[in-house]
Amino acid sequence: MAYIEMENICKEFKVYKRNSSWTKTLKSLFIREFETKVAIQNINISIDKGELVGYIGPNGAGKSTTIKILTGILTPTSGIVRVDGRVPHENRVKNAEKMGVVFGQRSQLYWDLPMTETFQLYKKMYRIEERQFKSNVNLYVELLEMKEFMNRPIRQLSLGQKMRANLAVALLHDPEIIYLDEPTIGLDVVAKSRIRRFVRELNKEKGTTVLLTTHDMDDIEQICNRIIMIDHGQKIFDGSIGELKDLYSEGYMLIVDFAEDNVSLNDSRLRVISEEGPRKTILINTNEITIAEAISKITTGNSIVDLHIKEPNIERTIERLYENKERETVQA
Ligand SMILES: Nc1ncnc2c1ncn2[C@@H]1O[C@H](COP(=O)(O)OP(=O)(O)OP(=O)(O)O)[C@@H](O)[C@H]1O
Repeated sequence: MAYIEMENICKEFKVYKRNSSWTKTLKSLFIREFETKVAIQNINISIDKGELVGYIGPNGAGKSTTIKILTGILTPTSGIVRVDGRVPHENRVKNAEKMGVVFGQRSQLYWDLPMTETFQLYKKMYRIEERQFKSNVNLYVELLEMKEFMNRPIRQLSLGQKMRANLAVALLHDPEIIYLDEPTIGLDVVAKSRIRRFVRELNKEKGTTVLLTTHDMDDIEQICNRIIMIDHGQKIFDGSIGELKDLYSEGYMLIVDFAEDNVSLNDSRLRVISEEGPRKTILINTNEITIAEAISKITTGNSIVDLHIKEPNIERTIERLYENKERETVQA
């Protein structure tokens, strides 16, 4: 049985109808009119224990709604949801014992307490045994390089240090799953990469299942093995990053520095998308021509000074997927 199972999950919200004219607004003070807002519809997701899954989509796509259903905060309007065999909204306490949550924009830490005391507080809250507590504090202080700021109150910590502290606290009780919402938002390059490395290490060491929502595609590429994508409340892709690139990328880019200007390639499969003196950027679709054949065509009869291959860019690939879906919806 999968660790997370969502079958045909829908969530609708009832919202007050806003009126354009003041007479209608006045009337609505006495008679309230509602309309239904569909946040997610017919979502089917199955995630095994230990998977590293990126859950992505544009603003308002339904990501937070899905996470709130999985954490038991929201009850779905229809459909079946189970996390580790339990219905989250019917077993909120048990569900909470098994999960950790980290929101990049919100903190679970107490402003005036240093981490030494914060850990003690969470130890009591989760009733963590002394041995497990000591071993986890030692592990996270080391992996997240927290030693230097353990005794300083939270309010004196940098954004990156606070994020590391939030992660350690969320993981103190050894949750089976961690929900990460924008865990690297606002962090510098070094801090981002430290967090990403840590999440992978955690998954490897403890087998923790990770469900990550983010708008940072580097988070996805460096942490996740699988991407689930939603748009307008519906699932539009579920697979590996490789599969996504194969299906939706424009192709590989070959950046070639020829020895001379005005080289002509005479092959429609080699699409020159930009030229700067003797440098040409050539787009190839690997369904039409292999990289090896493309290089052989380019180098035959031409002197080459340098050649780089650029892999399909994930952000552009995702943009194309959304564009395709938008077109399909308009045509339907
Ligand atoms: N409590 C609520 N009441 C009414 N509508 C809601 C409520 N919560 C979410 N929605 C609507 O449901 C849709 C999905 O929202 P959700 O917050 O799940 O999106 P999201 O993918 O997490 O977006 P973002 O990336 O901006 O955080 C949006 O149109 C939102 O306005």
